[in-house]
Amino acid sequence: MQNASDLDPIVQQKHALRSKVRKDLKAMIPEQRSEQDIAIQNIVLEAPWFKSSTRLCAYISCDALREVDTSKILSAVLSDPNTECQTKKKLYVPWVEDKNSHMRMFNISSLEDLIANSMNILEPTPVDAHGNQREDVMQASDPVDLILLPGLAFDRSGQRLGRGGGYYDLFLKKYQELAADQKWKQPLLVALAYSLQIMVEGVISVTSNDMPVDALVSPDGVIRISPAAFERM
Ligand SMILES: Nc1nc2c(c(=O)[nH]1)N(C=O)[C@@H](CNc1ccc(C(=O)N[C@@H](CCC(=O)O)C(=O)O)cc1)CN2
Ligand SMILES: Nc1ncnc2c1ncn2[C@@H]1O[C@H](COP(=O)(O)OP(=O)(O)OP(=O)(O)O)[C@@H](O)[C@H]1O
Repeated sequence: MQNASDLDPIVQQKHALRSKVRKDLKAMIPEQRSEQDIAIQNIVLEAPWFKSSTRLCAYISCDALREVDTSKILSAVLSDPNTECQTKKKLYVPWVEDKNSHMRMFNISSLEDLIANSMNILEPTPVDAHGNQREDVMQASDPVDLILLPGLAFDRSGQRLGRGGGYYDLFLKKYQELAADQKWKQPLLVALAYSLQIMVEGVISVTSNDMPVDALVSPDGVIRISPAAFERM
């Protein structure tokens, strides 16, 4: 039996681009990849928009998926504010709820709050070591100002191709609705990308569910895209 989506040209184009990018990522020389990981993270760590961020969502990079490394960023965010000269930031990280695109973002205060899930991605347990429920960003009384996103491919108009779960698309839609209801400033959506993940415009097919990003950080620097990015970055 053929699924209706198997016939959808957009679904097929996304599938083909994902395969191509996965192959290109696998072919990357490890030294070149780690050089880019360091460059991207240093750009983020030194950026005024990152330094001034007080609450953020970030992904826990998965080496097997060849995602841009976030470990330096996460360590800096979670480090003791007394030893690092930066303000303490509140961090929320993804937790996959089900296979129907539902993802939550839970607050963590240490990398020890993480365990590997069935996809071998580190994620928080919904309940902490003391038996307390972790704070869900959708229930928090204050907004996040920054979301660092993963993805397989991006273009200079902000289109993003994820891994096909629809997790970020659905989460971002719900979070933007919450922020609008609460009259909060929308968070800056910043994706981290290796150079080979930045495509020419038109290559990434999109549907109305796909949420564009405000900016990209690649080893060559920050690519500001939206008016919000030009105002705030
Ligand atoms: N680090 C990280 N955490 C994340 C995401 C992510 O992309 N990166 N997600 C963002 O959505 C959610 C999890 N979604 C995921 C979707 C697919 C795969 C995955 O392993 N995909 C394989 C192909 C699997 C298949 O085709 O059956 C792959 O991409 O190689 C992993 C996570 C939430 N947490
Ligand atoms: N806003 C939404 N509401 C409900 N389902 C959605 C929404 N956005 C995406 N989906 C579901 O997710 C599926 C995959 O979407 P898509 O290929 O755009 O994912 P993706 O952007 O690659 O993944 P991700 O957002 O996790 O990085 C869609 O076919 C759809 O079923």
